Amino acid sequence: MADQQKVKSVPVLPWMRNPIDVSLFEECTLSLLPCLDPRLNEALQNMGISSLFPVQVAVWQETIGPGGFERDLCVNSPTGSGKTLAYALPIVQALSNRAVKCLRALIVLPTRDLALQVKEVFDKIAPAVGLSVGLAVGQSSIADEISQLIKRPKLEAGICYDPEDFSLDLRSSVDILVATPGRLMDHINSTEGFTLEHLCYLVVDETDRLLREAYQSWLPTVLQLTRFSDEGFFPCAHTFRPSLFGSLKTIRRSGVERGFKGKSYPRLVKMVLSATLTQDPSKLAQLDLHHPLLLTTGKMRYQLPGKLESYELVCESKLKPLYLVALLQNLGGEKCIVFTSSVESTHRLCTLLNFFHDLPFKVQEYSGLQRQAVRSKTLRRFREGEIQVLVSSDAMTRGMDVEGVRSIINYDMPMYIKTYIHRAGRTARAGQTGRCFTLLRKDEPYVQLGSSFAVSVGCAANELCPKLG
Ligand SMILES: Nc1ncnc2c1ncn2[C@@H]1O[C@H](COP(=O)(O)OP(=O)(O)OP(=O)(O)O)[C@@H](O)[C@H]1O
Repeated sequence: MADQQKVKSVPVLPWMRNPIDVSLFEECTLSLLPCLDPRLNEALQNMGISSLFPVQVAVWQETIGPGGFERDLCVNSPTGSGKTLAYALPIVQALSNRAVKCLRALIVLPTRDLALQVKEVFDKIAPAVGLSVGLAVGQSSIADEISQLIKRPKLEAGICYDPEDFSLDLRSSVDILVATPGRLMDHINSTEGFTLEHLCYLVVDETDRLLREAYQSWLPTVLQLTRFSDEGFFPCAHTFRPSLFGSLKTIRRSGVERGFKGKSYPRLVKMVLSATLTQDPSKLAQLDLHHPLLLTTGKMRYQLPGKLESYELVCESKLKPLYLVALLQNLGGEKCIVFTSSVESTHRLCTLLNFFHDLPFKVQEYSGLQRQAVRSKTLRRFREGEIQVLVSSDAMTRGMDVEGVRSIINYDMPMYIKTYIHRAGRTARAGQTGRCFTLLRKDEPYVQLGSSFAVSVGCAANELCPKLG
């Protein structure tokens, strides 16, 4: 495992050598945030937000503030530090004065549950300034999704319409779209009236995960469809019906200074984010970033949340289930996620735990083996507190934000540092405290931290599991 944990030595791109250090930023109360639209201020207050977190202030400065969206942003900031609002707020503010409705911001996430979570954040702020948010994740049938995303003209009975004219009148019902790559590609390939030609903002959240998997070449396709050719046309426009707003080619931000390599075409602003952002030049090259700016937290490559405590529990392999039960009992029924190494062991462990009839908490599994509808229902029940212990494969590892999760248990040691960071990051979010326990066999080494990562103290098993100690 030590070999797998070795941090690959890749040459760091020159622009990554002088990042903006987010940890030098202070929280900023909304009343002091320059240029914040009062309607958004009110929407944020309604969400219980009275100040912005450091990463949100740093991104605001580079977008709405003096930075003015001049550079593409790469944000590497710990789990739970508020990256979603860091991009959602500037995008909504920037679009708040738009005159014509068309699809201008696209947010891509790797999973449906994550996309739903991010849409909820946009739903809380975008309507305040008259913007609509759509979802393309395959939660409903494609026909339902199309009817949410594309507005069709009302046809009058008795009049014969030319199909060509009819398709010219299709327009977007949404300003902002939150999507998973698969469904996005379905709409790109086959939804009449769906166009990316007015796109101003592209967000690739959980970038390292999305770049790892090609998903039908969604990224090159999106970049291709949003790029002007020298002739001023979109290269693939012939494959799509022209839209009503086909003539409004200047909707996107334009200006010579925003062009690239001397060209003056309007530029698509990109924001890419992760708690474990890749430094791999070949991966980053896929994003075709414009004059990128790195925002990162502190000197370490990866950082755990400040108030996370990490513990290792060493026990004999055959006693692991008993240690787990004792630990869960000690946690007193508070919300907790138990991570295992595979979908099969998730199922086995959950079944085993449910054999203990007198446990004072409810246990359910959440894994990629289950149907999406089952997973979403389990997640809702976990959020609402009907289930206290979620046994999960790595389907729950990234991005999921569930209030009240105070403990994470690695029943199986994660193979990679990145996995450890994302799993542990399901707790200690938004400045809260949290604990991450890792069960280890006697001969099993703890995650190799290397110099890229910091973790707090461990403690002996019998301190946490006195019943077994
Ligand atoms: N300014 C704020 N004030 C209070 N709470 C906030 C603020 N910004 C975000 N939050 C809350 O912080 C939590 C974490 O935010 P978010 O999910 O955006 O983190 P993240 O950095 O994207 O984490 P991950 O890397 O795990 O995806 C959420 O519950 C969110 O509602």
